[in-house]
Amino acid sequence: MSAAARVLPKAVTFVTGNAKKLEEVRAILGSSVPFQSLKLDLPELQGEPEDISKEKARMAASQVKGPVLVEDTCLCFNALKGLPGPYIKWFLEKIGHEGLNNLLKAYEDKSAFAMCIFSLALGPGEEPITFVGKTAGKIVPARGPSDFGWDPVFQPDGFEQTYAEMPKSVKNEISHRGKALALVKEHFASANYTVQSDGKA
Ligand SMILES: O=P(O)(O)OP(=O)(O)OP(=O)(O)OC[C@H]1O[C@@H](n2cnc3c(O)ncnc32)[C@H](O)[C@@H]1O
Ligand SMILES: [Mg+2]
Repeated sequence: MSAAARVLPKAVTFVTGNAKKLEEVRAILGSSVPFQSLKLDLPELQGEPEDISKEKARMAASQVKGPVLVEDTCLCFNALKGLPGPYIKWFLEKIGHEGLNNLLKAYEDKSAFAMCIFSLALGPGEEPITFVGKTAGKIVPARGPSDFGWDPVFQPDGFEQTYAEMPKSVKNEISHRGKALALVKEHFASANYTVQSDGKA
C-alpha cells in the first residue's frame, strides 16, 4: 500500500488552449485519472522544455486555485541540436510543413524526436512534478490529414506512416504523449489521491 492518501480540494484540471491535445489526453487517460478541463492559452517562458512546462503549471495552478495538469510539446530536430524544440508552435505557424522540411534541406540527417512534458501542480505554490515522453522519428514531406499540428511531417521510427496517416489509436499507443501519460497514470495509481467530497469545482 502507498503512503496516506493526499486529499485534493477539487479534481485535477487539465489546462490547455489546444482542443486536439485535450482529445488525445481524454482518449489515453480514459477514466484512469479523473480530470476536468479548462481552455486557457497560458503565456510561455523561453528556456529549457522542462522549465517551460513547470512554469505553465505554476501559472495554471494560481489561476485555477487548485490542482492542475498541463503539458508542453516539443519537436526537436537532431541536425539542429534540438531546435525548434519548444518553439515549434511558432515555426509551424510561420513556415508551415514545407518550411519545416526546408529547415533540414542542408542536412543529411532528417531524424527528430517528439517530446511531451506534463507537469502536475497540486495547488498554487506547490512544486510541479514532471512526466516526460519521447518518440523518435524523422521529418518527411507532409502526408495525411492536417488537422493536428505537425503530425503530417513526423514519421515515427518503425512505421511507414506519419502520425497523421495512422489511426489515432496507434498514434496514442506509441506517441510522446501516450508515453508521458503512462507515467502520469502510474503516478496517480500509486499516489492514491482523493478529492474532497464537495470538491467538484
Ligand atoms: O495551450 P497549450 O497546451 O500550450 O497548447 P499549444 O497548442 O500552445 O501547444 P504547445 O505550446 O505545447 O506547442 C506545441 C505545438 O505543437 C503542436 N502539437 C502538440 N502536440 C502535437 C502532436 O501530438 N502532433 C502534432 N502537433 C502537435 C501544437 O499544435 C503546437 O503548435
Ligand atoms: Mg502553448
